[in-house]
Amino acid sequence: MNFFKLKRPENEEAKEERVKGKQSIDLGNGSEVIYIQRLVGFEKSWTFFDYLNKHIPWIRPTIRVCGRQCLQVKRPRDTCYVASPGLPEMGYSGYKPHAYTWDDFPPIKDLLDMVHEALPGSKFNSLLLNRYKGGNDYVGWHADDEKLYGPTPQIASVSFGCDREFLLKKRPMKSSQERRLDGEPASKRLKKISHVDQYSFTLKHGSLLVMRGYTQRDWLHSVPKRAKAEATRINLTFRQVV
Ligand SMILES: O=C(O)CCC(=O)C(=O)O
Ligand SMILES: [Fe+2]
Repeated sequence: MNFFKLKRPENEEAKEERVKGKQSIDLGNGSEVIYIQRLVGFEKSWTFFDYLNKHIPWIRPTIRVCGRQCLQVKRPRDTCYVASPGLPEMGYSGYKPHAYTWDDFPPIKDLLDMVHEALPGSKFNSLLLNRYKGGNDYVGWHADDEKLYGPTPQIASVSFGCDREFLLKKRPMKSSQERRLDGEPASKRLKKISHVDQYSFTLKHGSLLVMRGYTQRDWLHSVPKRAKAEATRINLTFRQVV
């Protein structure tokens, strides 16, 4: 492992090459996604992948899922949580992960610097890591709309390893919102309804996907099972607890 490689200053040409393929997608009504195909160069991305795969204390906890009855089920991927000191505890489905510190994994601090540089003004203070060991590992439809991230969270997601598909779909409208639209002229109503309501991205090795604005309020996202994805993918989602 050669981490001083990560510290080598980058020239302007290399930086331009790195942020090549920046796309910004306006989802409408104040929601936006940005996709940078190459935040981290190819070789450096493998160095990160190997480090994370080996050194992160991955766990696959069981969580409580309640339908007609409550069941203990294994999460369909490995995870780990990192947070700055003093943040409120994070929990989901009755599971509270241990919060590691940034100092536990120094290379992640380098990655955080790169993300901050790509997103001027951002100040992430927590991180959820996911490891998908093959195409059967997945994350189902959800939104990261926990109150602790505030009403318009920016979430920056870096991927390493196997390409996987990332889907976004518009949340079903609440009946109160529908009633509001009912009161509007037909032309305006049509414009809102005809807006594209599903997007698919292939998240590449070394890429950065950012969700911002009202994306967590109005949209759901998922990384579905894929029979053909045999290799491991590691994903890091940087967040700001406010
Ligand atoms: O793996 C991904 O790209 C998404 C992960 C995710 O949505 C999450 O951790 O909340
Ligand atoms: Fe998510």
